[in-house]
Amino acid sequence: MKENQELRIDFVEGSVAHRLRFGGGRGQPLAKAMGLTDGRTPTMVDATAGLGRDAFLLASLGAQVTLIERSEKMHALLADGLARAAAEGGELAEIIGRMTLRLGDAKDLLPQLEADSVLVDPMHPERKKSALVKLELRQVRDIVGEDDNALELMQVALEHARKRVVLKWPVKADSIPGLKPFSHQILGKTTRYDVFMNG
Ligand SMILES: C[S@@+](CC[C@H](N)C(=O)[O-])C[C@H]1O[C@@H](n2cnc3c(N)ncnc32)[C@H](O)[C@@H]1O
Repeated sequence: MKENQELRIDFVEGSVAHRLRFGGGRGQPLAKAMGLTDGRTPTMVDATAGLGRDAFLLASLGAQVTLIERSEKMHALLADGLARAAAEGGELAEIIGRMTLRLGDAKDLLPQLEADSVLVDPMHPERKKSALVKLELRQVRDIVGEDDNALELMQVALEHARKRVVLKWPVKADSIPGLKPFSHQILGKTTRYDVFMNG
């Protein structure tokens, strides 16, 4: 993708589609963190939809996922990407059929939604080697800016998730100050999933 090219969300080709074909099933870290097992398919909210990649992965594994995005521009890009993918028909349309996109602040919408598992993936603290940050992530940052609400959003999620909240966060970053300790953690190479069990 060229530097000046507009950000476009594509579930039909590229890395997301590749992950659909060759991904690691319910054993991969995000799926495990969200509570997907061979016998169990929790309902989910992705409170920070962004490019929709995590939500798409979870829906491709059979979960019903409500995606919440507060940036109007990101929401419009997502709606466009979802519509194009749905038009392909077949398996892709089935996956998109399990995804429901909502525009708004998750802090306001979560109390109206019932879900077993809630995913929170805020914009992460800027890494020092910013030249290495992928172009796509920089483009998202240009659109949505920094997230200033991670603690508050986590607290609303913790109040309303039926079973668990998962915070996706860089392996090396400090925890969010003021947040209660997680129940367990699933570590990837660069990303970690802090899992907070409710009840
Ligand atoms: C790091 S991106 C998420 C990437 C996403 N997990 C993916 O797989 O593409 C964070 C997104 O969350 C959105 N966001 C942050 N706080 C939010 C909130 N309180 N409610 C809804 N969306 C929020 C931002 O606008 C941004 O698009």
